[in-house]
Amino acid sequence: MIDRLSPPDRAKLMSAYHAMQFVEDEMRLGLGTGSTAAWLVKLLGAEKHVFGLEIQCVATSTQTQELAERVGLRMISLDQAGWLDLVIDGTDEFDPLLSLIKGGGGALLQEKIVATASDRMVVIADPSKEVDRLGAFPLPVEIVRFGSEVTKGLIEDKLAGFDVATRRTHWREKAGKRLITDEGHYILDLNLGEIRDVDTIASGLLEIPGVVETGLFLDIADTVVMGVASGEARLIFSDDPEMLVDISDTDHFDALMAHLAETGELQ
Ligand SMILES: O=C[C@H](O)[C@H](O)[C@H](O)COP(=O)(O)O
Repeated sequence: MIDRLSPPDRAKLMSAYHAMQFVEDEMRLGLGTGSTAAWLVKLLGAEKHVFGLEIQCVATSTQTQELAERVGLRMISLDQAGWLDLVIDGTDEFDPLLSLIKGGGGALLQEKIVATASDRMVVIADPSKEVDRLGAFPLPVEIVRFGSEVTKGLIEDKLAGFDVATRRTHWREKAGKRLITDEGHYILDLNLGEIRDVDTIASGLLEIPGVVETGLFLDIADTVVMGVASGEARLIFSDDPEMLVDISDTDHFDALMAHLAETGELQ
């Protein structure tokens, strides 16, 4: 059934499927944003419908909220939840220390707020996201609209002092206009090529008043679940040896896939 999906999509689906082993009944769960997190949301909807999973979820974007409502998940706000047991989210890059670049979908601010209000963050990623050093993916920086050109100039001045491979910046756009995030801000993408000192860059950028947040997630994630198209996944822990897992219960997997196919969500 999943043969119709492209290999990258199968890998994302497998990442999300294997990450569901961390989800338990009665949990308050944060749902990430992006194409990998969308598979998780659909699978959780299927798990609820087919096997009666009972969880309360908090979305990290309007996009995720809409999808989660569509597949029938019980949604609450972060303030209603107060605190979360777990957040599962995608990433644009992760390094061997499980530092991340996130925000390729523009949701970095809400994602970081949710991840910070959670006991644990598990990242779901296809193999293209694994890097030795962060920075090939442009680093998203969320900035307030007031004085945005001045803030951009201050960021560029600051970049001159950073140990990076390149220093180009560009506004994130959508349909020819600057993208506005769910929180009403702009995103400036920083092409850094390779970041040699993530802590200095993260703290340096946050010193600029117009900068709201950066896409660097440092010391937040403790596990990465990296699925591959054939069905297995590598579980990479920040404090443990890695594990390789395969689908142990194919009936369970097939039942979820059948539900997604029936409801038109297997795409
Ligand atoms: O703002 C978006 C998020 O940080 C996403 O989790 C990230 O961009 C990864 O997205 P995808 O799973 O589509 O590659």
